[in-house]
Amino acid sequence: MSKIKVKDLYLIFGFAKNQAMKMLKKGKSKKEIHSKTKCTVAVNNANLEIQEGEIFVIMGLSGSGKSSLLRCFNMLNTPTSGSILVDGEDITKMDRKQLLNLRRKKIGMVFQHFGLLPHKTILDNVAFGLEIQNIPLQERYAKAKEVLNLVGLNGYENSYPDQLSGGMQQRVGIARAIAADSEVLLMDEAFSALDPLIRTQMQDDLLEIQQKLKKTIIFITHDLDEALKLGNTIVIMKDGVIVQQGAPEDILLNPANDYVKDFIGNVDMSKVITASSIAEPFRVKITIGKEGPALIYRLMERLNTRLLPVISNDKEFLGYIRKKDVLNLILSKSTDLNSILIEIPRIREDMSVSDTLPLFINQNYPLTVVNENNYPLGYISYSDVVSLVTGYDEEEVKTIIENAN
Ligand SMILES: Nc1ncnc2c1ncn2[C@@H]1O[C@H](COP(=O)(O)OP(=O)(O)OP(=O)(O)O)[C@@H](O)[C@H]1O
Repeated sequence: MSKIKVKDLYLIFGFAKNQAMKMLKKGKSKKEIHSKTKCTVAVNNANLEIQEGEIFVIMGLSGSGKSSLLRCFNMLNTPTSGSILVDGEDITKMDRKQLLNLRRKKIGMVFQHFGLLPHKTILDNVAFGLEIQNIPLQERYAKAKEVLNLVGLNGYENSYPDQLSGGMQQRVGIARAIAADSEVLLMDEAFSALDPLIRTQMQDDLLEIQQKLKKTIIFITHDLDEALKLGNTIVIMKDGVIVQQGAPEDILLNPANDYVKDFIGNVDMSKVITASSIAEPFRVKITIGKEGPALIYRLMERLNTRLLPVISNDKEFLGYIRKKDVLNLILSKSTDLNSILIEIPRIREDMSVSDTLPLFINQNYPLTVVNENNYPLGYISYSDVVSLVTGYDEEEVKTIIENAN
């Protein structure tokens, strides 16, 4: 279910917004518009749908408009035109009071530099969002303690922010947003100020908290590894424009342009891409009893495949047959396809990979991709994997493999 829907959203900074908008609609660039009108186009025609309970990551180079867009989601920036529906309600049309309510209750923000109140204790910092909602003291302390527990900070209730490390302070920032029961969390480079080890830990913690709470999180980061680890959806921005949006794997496998390619240039594909995403679906499943070995062999030749799944008459999956076994059958003048059927347990051990697992490149060709019920989804070839990981094309990979043998 979609939590937030952004339609035709523009955000222009500066006075001559109308003139800037006209130029934009005529296709003028951000640079041209700036030099003529002194206006900055920060968000240029954004259309997005953010699903309830997902982590939605926004990436892009510095100045590409990430923060500007994020700050539209709680109306800290007022869009120049377009709409933002949160649970179906257009927040760009809300009055001051409604907006205050929105920020207090529905949409919380976690800042890069924590934004804690230095003179308040950790407990009071976390309870602050509840204090401004006029929740009675006991109730807000009880809630704050519960959330501090959740982020692993029990025992620090009476400390002050400067007594805590950066990672701990950011936990307080997250706890504060969670305590207010915000359904949506906006996180602007929330982990960027932390050193790498703490940062990784915080990412793990956020995923763990998210498993329990299922908030809708919009997360800005410069860091691709962070985006891939956290994001259910990733959007990539350039000059205010969303150049690509999709699941991490979509973006890695089909980058929309060179800008996106540059972003993903250094990723270790084998760590990120799951087997099912590159599996080629079986085009044909054969039914045992219907075709003889010669026919099947010709079919495998035509399909250029070394493995075929076999199903029974009532469509139950039985196992696989290999091309070389079919050939042996023909040579021995037998037609007993059952004798060469490789059943699921062997496939599972020798030749299959779970659809959710990242790839391993040291597997035998071809690798069958199975779902949790061992049902074959498709197959991947060793050369496909190597080609993906190394960036060489298929022919080059074949040569490399042949030379290596
Ligand atoms: N309040 C403002 N007034 C005028 N221009 C602004 C304002 N805020 C941002 N901009 C401009 O809008 C554009 C987008 O900036 P924004 O901060 O959203 O980018 P960003 O992708 O978040 O960058 P960073 O990663 O450096 O935070 C930039 O050209 C920036 O200079």
